[in-house]
This record gives sequence, structure tokens and C-alpha cells, in this order.
Amino acid sequence: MSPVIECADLCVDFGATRILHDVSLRLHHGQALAMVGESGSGKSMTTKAILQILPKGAKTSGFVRFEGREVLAMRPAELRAYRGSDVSIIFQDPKAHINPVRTIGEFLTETLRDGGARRAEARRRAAAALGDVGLAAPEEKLDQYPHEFSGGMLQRVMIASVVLAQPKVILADEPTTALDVTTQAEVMSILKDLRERTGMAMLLITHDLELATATCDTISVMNSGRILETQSEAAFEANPSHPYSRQLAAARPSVDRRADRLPTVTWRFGDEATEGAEA
Ligand SMILES: Nc1ncnc2c1ncn2[C@@H]1O[C@H](COP(=O)(O)OP(=O)(O)OP(=O)(O)O)[C@@H](O)[C@H]1O
Repeated sequence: MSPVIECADLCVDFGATRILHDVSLRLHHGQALAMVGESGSGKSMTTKAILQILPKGAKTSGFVRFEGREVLAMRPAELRAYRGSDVSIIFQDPKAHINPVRTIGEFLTETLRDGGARRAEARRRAAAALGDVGLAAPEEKLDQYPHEFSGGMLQRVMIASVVLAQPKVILADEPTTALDVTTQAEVMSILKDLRERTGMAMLLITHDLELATATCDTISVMNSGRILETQSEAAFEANPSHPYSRQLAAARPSVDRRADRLPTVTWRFGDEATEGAEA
């Protein structure tokens, strides 16, 4: 089966400084791939290169392919469609990515309205998406502003925007780092359920090996802008092959099997939303 996203020999340079060195990865439909590494190892640069949202001055070489199409050769309109409906991204800090002076409803319905949906229909779908991610009283929430939401609630809003976009791939860049451990487990549970319902692939960026092995089926370890190894989660657990990966694994607080490691969350899509679930 051909991958939905493939990077080959991907390099990113800022002037004479190389940030990514020949990064190669393959993400298949339905797969959950974790890219694990310490701060500054190049994880976020990889996702930004995949989406072509790199900071000014960055020069990309190599290949990024989405379903066989060359992303680096896409024209602006094609790139907009790729970012808008093929691949979605959620970040560590949703506050930084939601306009504070626009309502949650305006944020969620913008793309639907641009696609031709009437206002009432767009609001109905946005409210349904908020309900899907466990937010109570979704119609009322459409008229609220981001500052009225907690970090966990805003991350659910971001995931609701993914529900509406129905992409083939979600890039989740440290999506739970800013959240408490229970909310972290709830957000990961929502993402898992979304993936199971839609077959969406996920690239999870994290410094947390524990979270990576508990939620993903494939593990890539990154250091200094290079991928050191990629293995299935089970093979990685049994035998991390690179010395750096072995250090990472040894530094983990727990060696229990994955089912025991995250707080148990029994949340499923469409569950009745409760205020208690809105941390
Ligand atoms: N605008 C920029 N110009 C030049 N170098 C940059 C720029 N932004 C980031 N870098 C460098 O790129 C490297 C990789 O950064 P990146 O943000 O991808 O790391 P990361 O693994 O995602 O870490 P973190 O989890 O802290 O974000 C770092 O050495 C960083 O200093």
C-alpha cells in the first residue's frame, strides 16, 4: 500500500545552518506514527516542512509527497487545499492559533462558509462537532470567545475543527503538553476514537516516549535533525536499536506494558457531554 505522506531526503536549511538532515518517513492510511525527541531535535520543523509553513528564510530540499503528489511543487491554490482539507495540524498551544476577538462559532464555520455552506447549516455542523468532542451545550459555546475556554476545552475545539475538515492526516504537535494528566488522556482518547472512526493517519510529535508508545503503533526517534530509527511500537519496546533510543527508554519512569500506562478514559465519540469532561 502506498503511503499517504512520504518524506524522502528532506533537508531544511537556514542560511548555512542545516536543521533537518535527510529526514525520511512514510505514514500510511490509518497509521499512528510518533516522532519522539528532545527539545530542538527538529520535530516541529519536520511537521512544518510537511505542511510548507516554515518560517521565513528556510530552504527545503528533498521530497514531501501527499498521496504521491509533490508538495514542494504545489502551486498556491493547491497548497491551500492540501492544508485546508487533506492534512490538518493541532498545536501545543491552541490559544495561539485561535483569533481571540472572534467567536468559537466564527472560527469553526469559516471554512464551511467559504465552501458554500449557509450560515445555519454551518452552525449546525459546528455544534455537532463540538458535541462529538465532548463539549456540553455546544450551541451556546458557538457564541463564546476563546478566553472563556480552558486549555483542554480549546484543544477540543481544535479537534472539532479537524472533525469538520475530515482530513486524511492529522499532524499533532505536542497536543497535550500544556494539559494536566487527566485532560491529556481525554484528548488522546478523543484523537484515538476519531482515527478509528475515520481511518485518518496521525503523526504525533512528542518529547514524551511514554505517551508515544501508549498511543502510537510506530515509533521514530529524532535527534539533532536526524531520524535515528523507526520501528513498530512492539519492536521498539522489545529492542530499541540506537544507543540514544536505549537511553531514552531507560530514562522512562515506567516499564509497564502500554495498557497500564495512561489513565483509563472510556470516552467514545458521541458520548453525552458532561461538564466534568471539560477540563
Ligand atoms: N526561525 C528559525 N531560524 C533558525 N533556526 C530555527 C528557527 N526555528 C527553529 N530553529 C532551530 O531548529 C531546530 C529544530 O527546532 P524544532 O522547533 O523543530 O525542535 P523540536 O524538536 O520541535 O523542539 P521543541 O519541542 O522544543 O519545539 C532547533 O535547533 C532550533 O533552534
